[in-house]
Amino acid sequence: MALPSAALLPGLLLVADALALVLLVPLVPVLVPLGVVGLWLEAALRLPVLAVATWLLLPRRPSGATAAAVTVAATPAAFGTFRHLLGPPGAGPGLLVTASPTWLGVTHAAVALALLAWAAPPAPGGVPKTSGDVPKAPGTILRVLALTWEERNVLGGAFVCLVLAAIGETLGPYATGKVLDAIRNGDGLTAGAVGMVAAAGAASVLFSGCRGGLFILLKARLHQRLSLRLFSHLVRQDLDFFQRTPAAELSAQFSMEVPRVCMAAPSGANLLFRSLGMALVVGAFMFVLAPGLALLALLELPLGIAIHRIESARKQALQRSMLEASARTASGVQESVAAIETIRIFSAEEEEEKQHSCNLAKELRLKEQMNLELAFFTLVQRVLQLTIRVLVLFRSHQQLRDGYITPGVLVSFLLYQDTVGSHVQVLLYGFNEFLTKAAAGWKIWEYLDREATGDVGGVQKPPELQGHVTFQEVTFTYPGNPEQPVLKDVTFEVRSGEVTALAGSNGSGKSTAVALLERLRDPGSGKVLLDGIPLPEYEHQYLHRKVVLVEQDPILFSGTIRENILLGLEHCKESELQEAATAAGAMEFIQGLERGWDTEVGEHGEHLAAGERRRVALARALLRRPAVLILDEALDDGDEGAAQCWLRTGLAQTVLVVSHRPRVLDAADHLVVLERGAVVETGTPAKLREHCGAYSRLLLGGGRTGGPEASSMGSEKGAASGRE
Ligand SMILES: Nc1ncnc2c1ncn2[C@@H]1O[C@H](COP(=O)(O)OP(=O)(O)OP(=O)(O)O)[C@@H](O)[C@H]1O
Repeated sequence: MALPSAALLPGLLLVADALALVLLVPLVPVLVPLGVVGLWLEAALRLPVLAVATWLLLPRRPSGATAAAVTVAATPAAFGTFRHLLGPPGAGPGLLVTASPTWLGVTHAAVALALLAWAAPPAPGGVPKTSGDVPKAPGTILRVLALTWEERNVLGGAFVCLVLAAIGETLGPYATGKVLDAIRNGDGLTAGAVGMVAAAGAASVLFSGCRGGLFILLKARLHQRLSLRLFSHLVRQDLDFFQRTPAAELSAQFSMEVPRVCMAAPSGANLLFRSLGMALVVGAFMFVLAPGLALLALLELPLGIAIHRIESARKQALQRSMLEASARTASGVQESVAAIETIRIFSAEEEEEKQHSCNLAKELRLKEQMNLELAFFTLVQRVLQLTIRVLVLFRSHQQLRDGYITPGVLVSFLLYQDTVGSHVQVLLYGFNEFLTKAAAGWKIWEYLDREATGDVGGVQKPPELQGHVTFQEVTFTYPGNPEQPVLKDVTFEVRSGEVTALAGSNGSGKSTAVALLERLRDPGSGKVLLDGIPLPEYEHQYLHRKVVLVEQDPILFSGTIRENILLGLEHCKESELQEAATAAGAMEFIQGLERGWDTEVGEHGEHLAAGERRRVALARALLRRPAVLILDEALDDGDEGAAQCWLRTGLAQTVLVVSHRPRVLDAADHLVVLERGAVVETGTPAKLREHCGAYSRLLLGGGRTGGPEASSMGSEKGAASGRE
C-alpha cells in the first residue's frame, strides 16, 4: 500500500459514510421495523457509496480498499446482529443512521485498527533482501496445489482411504452403542452386531494405514518432481545468474525448501479434510441445539483465524529472513573454506571469525524473535479461548435460568464445543502450517519463473565440419556492466587446419571471445559462425561435442583418470584412449602413478597437480577429435609444437589458442591481437613482429599492451600456468 493513498483511505471512508447516512435518513421509517434485516439492508445501501469513494483514490487506489469498504459497511450490522442474539432480552438492533455520531467514529476507528493488524507486516529488518531483479512469484499456495494436482492419482487414493477411515472411526462408537443397546434390551450379543464393531475397527485401522502410506508416497513423488523441475530449470539459466546467486542459497532450496513445500500439501490435506469435515458436522449439531450459544462459541473461529493470519504473516516474513540469513552464513563458510589459503596468507582468520559470528548473531536474533512471537500469539489464542468459554458459560447460565435450554442440552452442547474446539485448533494450526510450508517455497517459484536464458540452440547437426570459425562484427557487453562493451565490432577468422592464437593484454577480451565461441554467452550484436552457420542454429550437444575448450585450470570429476578422459565415451577403443593421452603428454605421468589409469583424482581432481589435471583435460578433449579445439592458457612453454602435431594427426581440425606465452604465440599459423576489446592486428607471427605494432609491444611488455590501466599480470599468469 503506497503510504499517501493508504493514509487517505480512512478519512475518505468516514466522509463517504457520513454522506451515505445523511442520504439514508428518509428511509429510517422503512428500515427500523425490519429489525435485523433492516440492519443488513442499511449496510447494503451504504456499501456502494463507500466503494465508489475508494475509486476516487485512483490511480493509486490501495489494494485493500474494497475489503476496507466492505468491512466498514458490515461491522455495524454484524454488531447489531450479535447484540440482538446475545444481548439482554429485548435488546433490539439499532441502525447506524439513528445512532449517535460517536458510533460512526467508533465503527471507523475499530475497522481501521482491524485492517492495520490484518495488513501483512514488513519483513523484519537487520537482514537485507536479496537482489530484487528476480520476478515475484504469484500465488504460492495455488502453485503448491497445482503441483499436488499433478499427482492426483495418489492424492485421490489417499483421500478415498481418508474418507473410509473416517467412516470406520465414526461407525465404531455407533456400532458399540448398538451392541450396548442390544445387551440392555436382553437380546444378547448377536454375531451381526459384533461383526459390525469388528468391521468398523478393522476398516478404521486398515484405511488409516493406507492413508498414511499414500500421503508419504505423495510427498516422495512431489519431492522428486519439484527437485527435478527446479534443477532442470536452473541448469538452463545464464552464467550471470550463477555469478549473482550464492551456491549455498541454491543448495538450501534443494535441501530445505523443496522438502518443506512437498510436505505442505500431503500434511495439509491429511489434517484439513478430517478436521474440516468433523468441525462442520459437529458445528451444525451445535446450531440445532442452541443457535445463540453456537454463534457465541463459534465467534472463536473468525477471531482465531484473524490471529492466525497475523501470526502466519509474521512467521512467513521471519522465515524468509531466516532463510536468507542461513544462506548467507552457509555461503560465508563455503567461501572461507574455499579461500582458506588466501585467508592464511593474509592472516585474515580473525576477520573471517568476526564475519561468521556476525552472521550467526543475526540468525540468533531472528530465532529469538520467532520464539517470542510464537509465545505471544499462543498466549493471545489461549486468552481468546478462555474468554469465549467464560462468555458461553455466562450466557448459558442466563438461558438455563430463563428456561430457553435444558441441562441435558447444555451438557451435550459443552461436549460438542470441546470436540469442535479441538478440530478447529487442528484446522487453524494445520492450515497455518500448510500456509507456512507452502509459502516457504516462494523462492523456488521465483526461480521457476525466471526465463531460462541459457538457450540450448537449434537443430543443425551436419555430418562433416571443417571447423572454420568467423567472428562477424561482434559486440558484447556483460549484463553486470552494461556501460562498458568488452568486445567492440570484433571481426576475425579461425581457419580450418590452422593454429590461430588470440593475443592481448589482461582484460583485452580474449576469454570473452572464447566464451562466445563456446556459446556460454551470446553476442549483443554481430554473429559467430562455424562453417558459415551461426552458432545458435547448431544443436546444443552436437556443438559442444565439436567445439571443445580446455582451460588453464580445468575441472575434473571425482573418479579415476580413465573415467575422466572417457567421460561418456565408454565404448571407445583402448588404442584411441592411449593415443589421446600420449598426444596430450599425459601418458608418462599416468604410467608413473601406482594405480596408473585407475588412480582416483579426488574431488575436482585435487589429488593431481595443476599441470597433470590440464593434461588429463587435454586428453579428454583430443579423444573427442573436435572440429575446433580451444586452448585457453592450456599450453606450457615446450608444448608449442603440440597443436600443429594434433592438426597433422587429425586429432583436431582447427585450434584456437589463447596465451600470454611468446613461444606459444610465435608457433601459431595466424595471430589475432586484441586491445581493449577491439582487433588491432592480424597476420602471421613473423609478419606482425616485422610490423613492430601491438604484437611487438605485447611481447616487449610481457603482456602490458593494454595502456597505462592495463594490468601487469599477463606474464605472471603465463608463468602461473607452468607452476607445477
Ligand atoms: N562476468 C563478468 N562481468 C562483468 N565483466 C566481466 C566479466 N568477466 C570479465 N569481465 C570484464 O571483461 C573484460 C575482458 O575480460 P576477459 O576475461 O575476456 O579478458 P582476457 O583478455 O581473457 O584477460 P586475461 O588475459 O586476464 O584472461 C575485463 O575488463 C573484465 O573485467
